[in-house]
Amino acid sequence: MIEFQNVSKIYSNGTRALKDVSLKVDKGEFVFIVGSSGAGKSTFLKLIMCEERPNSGEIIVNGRELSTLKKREVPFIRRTMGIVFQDFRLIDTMTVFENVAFAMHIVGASNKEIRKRVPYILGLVNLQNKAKCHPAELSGGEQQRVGLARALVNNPKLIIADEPTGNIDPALSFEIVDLLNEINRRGTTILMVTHEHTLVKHFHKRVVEIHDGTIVADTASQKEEERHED
Ligand SMILES: Nc1ncnc2c1ncn2[C@@H]1O[C@H](COP(=O)(O)OP(=O)(O)OP(=O)(O)O)[C@@H](O)[C@H]1O
Repeated sequence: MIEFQNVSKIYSNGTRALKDVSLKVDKGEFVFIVGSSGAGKSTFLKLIMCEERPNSGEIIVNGRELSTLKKREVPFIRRTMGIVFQDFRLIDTMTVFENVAFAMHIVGASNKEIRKRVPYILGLVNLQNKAKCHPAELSGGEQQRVGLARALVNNPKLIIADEPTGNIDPALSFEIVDLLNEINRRGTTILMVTHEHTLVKHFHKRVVEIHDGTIVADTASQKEEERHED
């Protein structure tokens, strides 16, 4: 699903954000990306989303080598991804329904499809009763569930979440990751950056730790080594 082969990213000011990173994420995995501030976690996600380009190395997403993508192809590959932001990024003037519907409008869905799909997705994140509310009338956890609904509505193969629980109550963080877990069980690959160790401990997923631009730990390769030792 995602493969990094010796990827390095140096920003124009000379900051080496990723150094020779190689990593493979299979379809259907749920991966927590952890590491201290400035480690390179967001850069890693931005490269997958084609928001940034690597200086060297190859990145393959859904079988496509990203460096071979033409500019006009980028929106199409992005549509295979659902993106969840730390700060929700909902449109304040739109209702919950309209926020989610908007993501479908952008990809050219018909009104009929929208009327059918949005209530279904709002039900999935347990917000069917809030469809007519505006974001300001919702709690942080509810707003993030709208963010999740919006990321899900076009049926992405991959969800990319950069600290999705960073702006909500720790108790509600579990609720959001529970939902991501449920989405993952239905087959969607999840990459989630987090600083919350309690979440990482609780959910027993693959954990990739980035430090100073390199991967310093990956529970998947630890498991692999353990298998070889057995
Ligand atoms: N657009 C940019 N231009 C220059 N340097 C950047 C840019 N974006 C990030 N960096 C630098 O690249 C390094 C990695 O940043 P990145 O945002 O990937 O880290 P992070 O692990 O996501 O950090 P945080 O947990 O604080 O969000 C940092 O030193 C950062 O200052």
